[in-house]
Amino acid sequence: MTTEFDLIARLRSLATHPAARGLNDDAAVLSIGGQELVVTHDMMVEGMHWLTGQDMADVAWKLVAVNLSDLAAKGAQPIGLVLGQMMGADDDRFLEGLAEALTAFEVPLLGGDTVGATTGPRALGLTALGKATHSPVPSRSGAQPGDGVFLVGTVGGAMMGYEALRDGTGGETAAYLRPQPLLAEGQALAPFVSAMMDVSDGLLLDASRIAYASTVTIDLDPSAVPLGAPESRRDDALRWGDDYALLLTARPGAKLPDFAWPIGKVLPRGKHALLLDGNPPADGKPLGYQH
Ligand SMILES: Nc1ncnc2c1ncn2[C@@H]1O[C@H](COP(=O)(O)OP(=O)(O)O)[C@@H](O)[C@H]1O
Ligand SMILES: Cc1ncc(C[n+]2csc(CCOP(=O)(O)OP(=O)(O)O)c2C)c(N)n1
Ligand SMILES: [Mg+2]
Repeated sequence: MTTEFDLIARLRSLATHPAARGLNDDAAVLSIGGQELVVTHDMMVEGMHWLTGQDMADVAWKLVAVNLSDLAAKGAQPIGLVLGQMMGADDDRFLEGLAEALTAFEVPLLGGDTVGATTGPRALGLTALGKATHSPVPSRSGAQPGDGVFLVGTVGGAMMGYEALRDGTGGETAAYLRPQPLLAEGQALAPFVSAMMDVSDGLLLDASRIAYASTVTIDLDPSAVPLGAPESRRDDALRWGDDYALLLTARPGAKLPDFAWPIGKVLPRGKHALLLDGNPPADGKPLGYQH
């Protein structure tokens, strides 16, 4: 079967419009009437993105939050959502969670499409539209040797929440069930960054994506990464994903807000796109989550 990586590589030859940013970014950026429209779409599938039996109010919240996180990473202000919904037994709870998210993030639902569920897992899609607050809109491709690498937020919290839910331990689940898109932080950072993305698929994999898109090497200090998990789970927390922190690079001396935490440096592109304390990551262990 084709992997996500291979399929996106093949889609790239079809997505040649400059707004598609070579399918190397969190969102498309369309210039319209002197303004920039930021467009993203993320899907969630039962069993893959949420556990069967979970409260659908949390699923609706997360569907909104993960899409707004892509807007946050581009410093964009949300202007509307378009929902692709597959109906199911607990649509009332889905609507309640959706209403909560629309209120919390002050974003209007503009439309969508509804289909009847057949057998098999449910899938949900959401398109988020945003307005850039800073031009140029931060990309994944602007990191330069000499830049610092920074994280806003923590990693590992969603992994801990997922495990608590799966194992019924009663542990903290909010980071997994109700992630918070860092919209205000992304907008505050946009003028100062050389590259920015959200870390949905795991910090190490997403850092390597900035490295590839920018043709640089990123050298991370794993011990400096702020965790939402116990220290004993640090290595897993760097790879699991679903955390929706912001990963960014900035020129030396850039006046970053103090919530941006230094976790590494950008080097000229060497043999490896990603280094951990100067060494290539161990072979055979995935850097992050890939479909
Ligand atoms: N089925 C698809 N059709 C067109 N573009 C896609 C498809 N799947 C992914 N992409 C694009 O590939 C790039 C990487 O996607 P992805 O890794 O899902 O980004 P993100 O983690 O920000 O959601 C993005 O530019 C996205 O728009
Ligand atoms: C039930 C369940 N199993 C496993 C995971 C782990 N997981 C699934 S998708 C994902 C990464 C993010 O999903 P993706 O569809 O790649 O989002 P995108 O990068 O497109 O924003 C992770 C960590 C999960 N969140 N829930
Ligand atoms: Mg995506």
